[in-house]
Amino acid sequence: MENYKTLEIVQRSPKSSVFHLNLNRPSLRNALSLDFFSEFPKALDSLDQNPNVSVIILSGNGAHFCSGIDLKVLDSISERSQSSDRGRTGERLRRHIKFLQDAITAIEHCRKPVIAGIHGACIGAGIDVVTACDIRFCTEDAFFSVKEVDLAITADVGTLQRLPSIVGYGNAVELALTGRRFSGSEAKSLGLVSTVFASKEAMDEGIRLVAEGIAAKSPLAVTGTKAVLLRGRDLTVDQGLDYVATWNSGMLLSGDLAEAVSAQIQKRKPVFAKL
Ligand SMILES: CC/C=C\C=C\CC(=O)SCCNC(=O)CCNC(=O)[C@H](O)C(C)(C)COP(=O)(O)OP(=O)(O)OC[C@H]1O[C@@H](n2cnc3c(N)ncnc32)[C@H](O)[C@@H]1OP(=O)(O)O
Repeated sequence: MENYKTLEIVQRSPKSSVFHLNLNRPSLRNALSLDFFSEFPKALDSLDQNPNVSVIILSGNGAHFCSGIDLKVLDSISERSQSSDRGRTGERLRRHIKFLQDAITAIEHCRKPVIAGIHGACIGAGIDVVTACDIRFCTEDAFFSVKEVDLAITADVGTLQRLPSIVGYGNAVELALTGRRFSGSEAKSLGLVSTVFASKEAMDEGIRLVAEGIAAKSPLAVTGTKAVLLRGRDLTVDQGLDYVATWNSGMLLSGDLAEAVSAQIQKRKPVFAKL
């Protein structure tokens, strides 16, 4: 397993195919540095390529999930794109923004489900990260803010594109224009998180049960479900149905279907090959 400056990868237990990917700059409240934006897609890709990994749990080490982008990144943004020509400066800045976006979109490109476990702060770029995750849980002490507007930024690495389909357009507009802080229980009522747990320990155990449950299912069906849902988000119903028909015309030929049916009839747990 590679070493990262901003992340930590931990296997849940020696026999488990559930892996933890932890934001690991606790002294800076897991602020997302440029190193993070380089390392995060690499870490996700290594987990995606590893056949022993079925499900990834994304959490933050220390007191908070994530305090957003490292303010030093924002400080350096204009000077790192400088060129004597304004057009070239703009083009460099555009490429830099795309680099930041790609790091977050890597969560959607990962074939395996990524579950976010949020405690404490989840601010700014932290929301960009969690809205790209497949499932979100939080603790009672969690709080959220689409903070960019307060730093004179139009959020540009995913929140404005993903949040509306999660919480509804009207709620997303209100949260993004006000930047106001909202609690874990409000996040639950908005549909941003599935469950609010009383403590970090309770959340860890709750996520473990969900993750191990998904890990026991056909990896082909799980990756197909993630891919078809994500693709379908941007398609009409007709186009989405067409996409899943094509997808399943390949995947239904897998032995996983026969194994799942026999296991159900024989009242035993199915056994599936790794992805
Ligand atoms: C192209 C642009 C792409 C993306 C843009 C994204 C925009 C955003 O992400 S906007 C959001 C920016 N973040 C913030 O405004 C949050 C700032 N932090 C806080 O509000 C608080 O730190 C907290 C998260 C609520 C935690 O509070 P607390 O537990 O009391 O810790 P602190 O004492 O405040 O912080 C400890 C230590 O961490 C440093 N720090 C915290 N957040 C950041 C950050 N985002 N960037 C850099 N450093 C951060 C803080 O300064 C402290 O440092 P010391 O050296 O110990 O003083």
